Amino acid sequence: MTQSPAPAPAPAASFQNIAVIGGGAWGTALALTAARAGRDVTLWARDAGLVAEMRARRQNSRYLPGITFDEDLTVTDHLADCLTADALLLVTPAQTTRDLLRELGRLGEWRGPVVLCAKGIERGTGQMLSDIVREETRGAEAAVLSGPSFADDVARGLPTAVTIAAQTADTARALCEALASPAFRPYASTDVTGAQIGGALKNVLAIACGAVVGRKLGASAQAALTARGFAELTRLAQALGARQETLTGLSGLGDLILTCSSTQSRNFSFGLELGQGRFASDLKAAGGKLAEGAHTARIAVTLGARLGVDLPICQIVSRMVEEDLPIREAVSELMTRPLKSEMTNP
Ligand SMILES: NC(=O)C1=CN([C@@H]2O[C@H](COP(=O)(O)OP(=O)(O)OC[C@H]3O[C@@H](n4cnc5c(N)ncnc54)[C@H](O)[C@@H]3O)[C@@H](O)[C@H]2O)C=CC1
Ligand SMILES: O=C(CO)COP(=O)(O)O
Repeated sequence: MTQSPAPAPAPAASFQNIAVIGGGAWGTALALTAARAGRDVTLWARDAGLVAEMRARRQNSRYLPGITFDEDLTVTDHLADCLTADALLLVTPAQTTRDLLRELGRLGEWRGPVVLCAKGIERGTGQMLSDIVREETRGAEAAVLSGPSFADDVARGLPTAVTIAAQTADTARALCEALASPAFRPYASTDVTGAQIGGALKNVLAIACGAVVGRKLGASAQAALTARGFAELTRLAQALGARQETLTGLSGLGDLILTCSSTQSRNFSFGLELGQGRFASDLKAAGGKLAEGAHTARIAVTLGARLGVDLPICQIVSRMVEEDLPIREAVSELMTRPLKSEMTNP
């Protein structure tokens, strides 16, 4: 009797153990998502008090108030505990990416995929977070999870679809299979650049849309800004090598629409306050919730200038955020720019 070859293991089997770095809103929501998909999940948070609360009360009341964990998570404040996982989800603010990967490298060697879940560009260098993975690990594969997905919705188990892009199609597919559940539907992609730039830029554009709403400029202005913002996002992403279908997909247009239209977005809400006449320096001094677009605006403009890409909305947001440009002047400057073709990059 001839023996039939053993079936290839299901791809998801290689990602049974998932480590999530970051005990904020999104990290906790993604940890719950992975657990709902049947994975064994270790969630790392740097704050021992928060870790103790999550263990004892099955809640993260600081970042996800009112939500009780419906799945078991192993919660730790020892980063080294993450090193035994098969795949790592990195879910702290974008600007912390390099430091955390370095810290992980000091604790041991990481060779599995690093799934980047933050949305931003490194300020000092203009590098994408996937470039940082290349520099700070010994050959770990960079992947990106991005799309229209508020942590609160995902944690509550509301239906969500995202893009998971990885350098190889096999890894992207295996990660999708590892994280998918009835309420969480990931789509696989190999456009790591496109998935990252969409997420980073939509945060900046959401600040602009929030400002328009805060200033009560009307629904027409909000739609115009979203569409012209999408043109900016597309120009910069394509100059960096992104694919068009990624930009019109979940991690591009999908996330832009969500974030540019909802007060549930922290970036939109930050912009709303600017539109109501508050200044960014005051908002920053007051602390408050993370608005990644405020960190990304200036570096996006610098990157655009380097690549010869015109980013007028990002420029205005950058000046509002970095130089306290008043909303009245911001609107006037945008509307009185020289007329141009709708299609071209001047
Ligand atoms: N909240 C959301 O709905 C979504 C957030 N994201 C992205 O995920 C990233 C994280 O966002 P959230 O979890 O929402 O933010 P958050 O403000 O809720 O939590 C951030 C977490 O990172 C930790 N943290 C900050 N600096 C750190 C450092 N240097 N080392 C270690 N931990 C540090 C904080 O203590 C906190 O636990 C952002 O880039 C955001 O754009 C993406 C999709 C959805
Ligand atoms: O990225 C998000 C939704 O996809 C979350 O947006 P905010 O960071 O603006 O809240």
